Amino acid sequence: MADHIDLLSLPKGSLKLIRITNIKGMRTHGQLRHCSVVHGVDNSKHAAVGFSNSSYSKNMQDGLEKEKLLSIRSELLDEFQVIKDISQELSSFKVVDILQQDRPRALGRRPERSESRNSSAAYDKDVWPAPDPLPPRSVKKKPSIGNRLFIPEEQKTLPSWAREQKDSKSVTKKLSMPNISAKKVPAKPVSRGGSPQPIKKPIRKSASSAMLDKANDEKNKSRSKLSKSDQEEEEESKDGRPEFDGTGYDKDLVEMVKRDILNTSPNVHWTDIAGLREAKALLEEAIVLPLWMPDYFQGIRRPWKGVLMTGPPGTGKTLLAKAVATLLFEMARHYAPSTIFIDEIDSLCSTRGEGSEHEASRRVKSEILMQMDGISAISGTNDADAPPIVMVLAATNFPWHIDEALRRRLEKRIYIPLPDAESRRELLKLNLSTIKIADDVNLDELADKIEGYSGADITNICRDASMMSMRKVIKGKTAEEIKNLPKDALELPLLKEDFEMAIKKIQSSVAQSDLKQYEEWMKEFGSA
Ligand SMILES: Nc1ncnc2c1ncn2[C@@H]1O[C@H](COP(=O)(O)OP(=O)(O)OP(=O)(O)O)[C@@H](O)[C@H]1O
Repeated sequence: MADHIDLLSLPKGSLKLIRITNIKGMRTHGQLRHCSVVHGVDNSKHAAVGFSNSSYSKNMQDGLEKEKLLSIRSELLDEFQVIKDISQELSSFKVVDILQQDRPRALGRRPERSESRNSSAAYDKDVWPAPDPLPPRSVKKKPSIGNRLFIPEEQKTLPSWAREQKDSKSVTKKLSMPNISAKKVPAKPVSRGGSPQPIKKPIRKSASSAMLDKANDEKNKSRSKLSKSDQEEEEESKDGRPEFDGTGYDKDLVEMVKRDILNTSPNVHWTDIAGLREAKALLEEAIVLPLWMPDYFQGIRRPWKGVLMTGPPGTGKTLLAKAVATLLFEMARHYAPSTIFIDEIDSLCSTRGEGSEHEASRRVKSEILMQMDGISAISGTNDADAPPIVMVLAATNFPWHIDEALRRRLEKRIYIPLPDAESRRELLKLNLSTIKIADDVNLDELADKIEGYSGADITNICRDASMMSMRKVIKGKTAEEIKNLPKDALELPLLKEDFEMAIKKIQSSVAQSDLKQYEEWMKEFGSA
């Protein structure tokens, strides 16, 4: 077995956001020793998550035995290759559908909500999009679709949220911010700092990078057994993204991590998020502006290494991360920042050295700390002021459980509060945008009544209230009668009493005492 596997090696442009969630879940996998996010040292940005299951091969002293094992492994690899080919052939049957799904984007426009809602894969901002299937080996590169994302030339310098803010109707209007729309896409790969970064000095490799290289060597050796044409075909099938050869690794674990890599835009826009104006502005400043104005964000203005969002559950932290991801997806691929979203970071980062801390989680945490610090070395400057290449965006409901070392690196700490009166009203409007509402419903009044409710609670109330009229209509009817009901019969306007009933049923999920705890933590550690 290799010491360290290049689990997901993603060249520049293919990775925008990795979401690692419930790291605790990984603890069940005995093989997990190490998890890292690594940037390529060849100036083509790579992000990789690696796992080590090295103890067996490392400890093997007998050379003959080792050789035997390697030869068995190589046979297995060959056999696996055959199986992989067959399965990829099979997966090609699905490709037509996927391309059709992406057609609006391929045509250079965002799918209309109604369009995606009506499609079989209905739009749901609560659901992370499914990962891209592996491209079939036999399908040639499709430059217009590229990474399932086509950005027309005029949009390359202008993310859609900026266009939406400027003029919600016209998507072609240019942003009036100086320096931004005029910015040329650099020909060379850029760091998060923006300017092309030739590697000038020998790179200090982390232990994980060295292990990664070793594993790649192993993989290359076994690959050399493939015929030249096979290899060429394999190169073509990459579609800009090296495929991961999962041979010999825990299948569930590989699948789990693959599932959380986001290769398509989550399609959540700032306008889908009610309120949280301050948080949106801070995230723009921390993540997006440094990419647009790299020359400005230098030295003391260098971008933050990490941003932590904290606040009660259901207040929109994950939604904000999705909006950031959507934004990054819509930017020119050349900028290709690697943003790692770590949800529930507290589950990974309880205070270091605690007796209860699991070895796997300790290593993951150490690697993250190291990567956040080691970035300047990778960019070749060894300068503490150098901008980070990997940006960590994290969220937690329990900021007080976060390790001090990590907290320090998550330099920007944003509080995501319960919605205020205006945001609650905005949330009601957003949730009920497609529902008929009776004249007696006063949204301001309603917004006052749901003070103390989180965004998720309010969404639940709207969901429940919107089904009240249907419940009344179907009451006492047989299944057959229900199925034959005309559509109009169900579309009765929502009444004030429907809301009142829903509010009575659904309690606020956040306790006042919890809010106090957040306030105190922000007073002590907040930085926004
Ligand atoms: N500000 C908001 N605007 C629009 N919808 C919101 C907002 N806040 C919460 N919601 C609704 O609540 C759901 C849950 O929000 P989200 O998952 O982003 O919260 P969270 O803070 O990450 O919660 P948790 O800490 O429990 O993971 C969203 O999918 C959305 O339906």
